[in-house]
Amino acid sequence: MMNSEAIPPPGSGALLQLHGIETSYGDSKVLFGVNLEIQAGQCAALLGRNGMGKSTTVKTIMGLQPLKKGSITLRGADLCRMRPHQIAHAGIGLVPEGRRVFPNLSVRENLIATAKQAAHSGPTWKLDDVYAMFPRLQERERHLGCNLSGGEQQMLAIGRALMTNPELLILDEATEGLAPIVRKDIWRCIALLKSRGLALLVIDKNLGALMRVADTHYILEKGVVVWNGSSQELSANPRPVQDHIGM
Ligand SMILES: Nc1ncnc2c1ncn2[C@@H]1O[C@H](COP(=O)(O)OP(=O)(O)OP(=O)(O)O)[C@@H](O)[C@H]1O
Repeated sequence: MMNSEAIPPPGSGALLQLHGIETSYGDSKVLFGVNLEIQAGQCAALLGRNGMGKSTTVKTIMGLQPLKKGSITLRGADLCRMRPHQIAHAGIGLVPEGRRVFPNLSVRENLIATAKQAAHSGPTWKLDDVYAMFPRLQERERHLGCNLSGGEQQMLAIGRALMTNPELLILDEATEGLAPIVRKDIWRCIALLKSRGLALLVIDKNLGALMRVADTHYILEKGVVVWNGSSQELSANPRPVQDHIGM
C-alpha cells in the first residue's frame, strides 16, 4: 500500500499526476490536497461516499472548476492554465455524470461533433470503431439524442468521448441508473478499452466490477485521499473500504 504522502513529485513519469490539488466552490473548500497518479494504459478507480469530492476532482482535472493550489500534469505537461477544450485536446476524454449528450443532434451528429485527431501514437477511434463497439448506436444512427434510452445515451456519451481520441478516459458514474444488462455491457466496454491500451479513471459504486478492471484504487474522504493501493491489496484486506466507504 502507498499512502498519499508517498506520491512522487510532479514530472515523475506518470501519464496523469495530481499533486496536492485544492479546489473550492466560493468560500467552501472541497479538495484539501489530493494526490493521485495514473500510469499509461492503467485503470484507476476513485472511490468514496457521496459528497467526498470525486466529481470535483474530475471537474478540476478537466479545467471545469478552477484549481486553487497544487499541480496537474499530463505526460509532464502542465494542465493548470489550460481551458477545458485545450485539456480535451491534450488527450483527456470525459464521460460526465449524467451523460449530457446533445439532445437535438442525431447519434451520428453527436459523434462527429467531437471527432478529432489523436495527439498520441496509440490506437485511434473513428465512427466505424465506435459503431463496432456499440452496434446499437449504428442502428439508432439517425435518432436524436433526446429520443434514446438511458443505456443508449450512455453508450453515446462514451462513444463521443472516444471520438476525441483520448489517451486517458474519465468515466464519472457511467453505470448509474442503468438496467443490469446494460451495466454489464458498459463494464464489458470498459474492460475492452483497457485491453486496447487506453488509460482510465473510473468513478462507480460497483466495487466488485471495479476490482476486476482497476489496477489501483484511491479512496477519497472529505477531499483527501485517505488510502490508495492495488486491487490485490484491497481484496487481501478490505478494511479501508469498510472504514471509509462503509461497504
Ligand atoms: N456546484 C457546487 N457548488 C457548491 N458546492 C458544490 C458544488 N458541487 C459540489 N459541491 C459540494 O462539494 C462537495 C463534493 O461534491 P462532489 O460532487 O465532488 O462529491 P462526490 O464525491 O462526487 O459525490 P457524489 O457521488 O454525490 O457525486 C459536496 O459537499 C457538494 O455538496
